[in-house]
Amino acid sequence: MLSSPGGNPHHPSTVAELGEFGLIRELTSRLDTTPSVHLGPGDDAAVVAAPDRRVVATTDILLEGRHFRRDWSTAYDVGRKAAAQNLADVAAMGAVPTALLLGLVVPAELPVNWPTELMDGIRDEARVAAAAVVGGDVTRGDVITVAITALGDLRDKAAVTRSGARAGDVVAVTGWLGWSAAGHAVLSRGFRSPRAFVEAHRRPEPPYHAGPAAAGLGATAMTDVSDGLIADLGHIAVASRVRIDVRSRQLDVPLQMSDIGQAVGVDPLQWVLTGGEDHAIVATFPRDRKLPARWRVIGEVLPPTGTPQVTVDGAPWDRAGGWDHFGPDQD
Ligand SMILES: Nc1ncnc2c1ncn2[C@@H]1O[C@H](COP(=O)(O)OP(=O)(O)OP(=O)(O)O)[C@@H](O)[C@H]1O
Ligand SMILES: Cc1ncc(C[n+]2csc(CCOP(=O)(O)O)c2C)c(N)n1
Ligand SMILES: [Mg+2]
Ligand SMILES: [Mg+2]
Ligand SMILES: [Mg+2]
Repeated sequence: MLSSPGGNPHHPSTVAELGEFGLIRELTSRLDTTPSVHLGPGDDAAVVAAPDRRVVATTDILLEGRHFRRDWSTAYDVGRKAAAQNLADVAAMGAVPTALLLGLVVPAELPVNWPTELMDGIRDEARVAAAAVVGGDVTRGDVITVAITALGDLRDKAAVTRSGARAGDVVAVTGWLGWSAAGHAVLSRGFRSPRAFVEAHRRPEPPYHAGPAAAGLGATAMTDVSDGLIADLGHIAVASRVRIDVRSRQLDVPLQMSDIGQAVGVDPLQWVLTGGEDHAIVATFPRDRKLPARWRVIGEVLPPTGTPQVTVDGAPWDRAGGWDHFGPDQD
């Protein structure tokens, strides 16, 4: 269909009135560039520097209703979050993010300011990590879908995988744990405060710099916490063929989080242990390593003893370890 078939072509208010190429123009006009970008949006593909001849590449999808709700989060928030979850995956490999690509599905009747504000959010979060949006695609569909691909540069360091943890290592974390889940619990019950938790749910703040820093400190394994600490440490434990024991007394449960837990009848430790979407970075390090203050040691790596491979205070965690899109609680 041609663009602007109805409505006012001079002040298009919906995506359909603006048309595909008008929307692309609106989106790309908001972007900035960085020294890593040799060629940005506008051609068949972008050209991004890859100084050490390896490219870190990752992709994650956000779907309306499943990952965000328009009555809980602004388009700008969704953009920040969509970029953050991908930038965090790059950082969790020990790499520095360089570029993002945005795959966007929107309904025709969506007001134009939704995708443009989304793009502002993606651009601003990319800026936090010194990366840039270099391209993407738009198409029409019933459910808003935001699919971002991120690229990163290892800067001559080895990638920190999920498979390098060794018995005797310590487990350490930096960033937030359980804040997004507490915010989600608040929003689900129809509240909008306490703000700090609701904001953490809307806009996670992954410690991007900590990923490459951990690689430099000799991290043996690393991941970001997207699904929940127990679930994500489970991936390290399985890939590394080890057991990981988390010591719950080393985990920070802020007073305000305990208050929310009390109000909604949830043990706040459950949010800290199994809440995803904060994108904290958790890594294993050789025991003798002196870690900067922002890393908190929360457990240790042990020889394998069968299942479960992640324990809390030496005991199995008999509830879900985190989010599973196809798990028993999902429909
Ligand atoms: N559809 C797919 N095709 C190919 N590889 C996939 C697909 N889905 C996941 N993977 C790969 O499986 C691995 C684990 O994926 P997963 O999405 O759980 O990790 P993540 O992105 O770190 O976590 P999250 O999605 O919770 O943020 C990644 O290496 C990912 O690239
Ligand atoms: C409306 C709404 N309902 C539920 C949630 C909670 N949630 C969705 S996906 C996910 C884990 C990470 O997903 P992925 O593995 O796809 O990155 C979590 C904790 C939300 N954010 N918004
Ligand atoms: Mg993923
Ligand atoms: Mg990840
Ligand atoms: Mg996941």
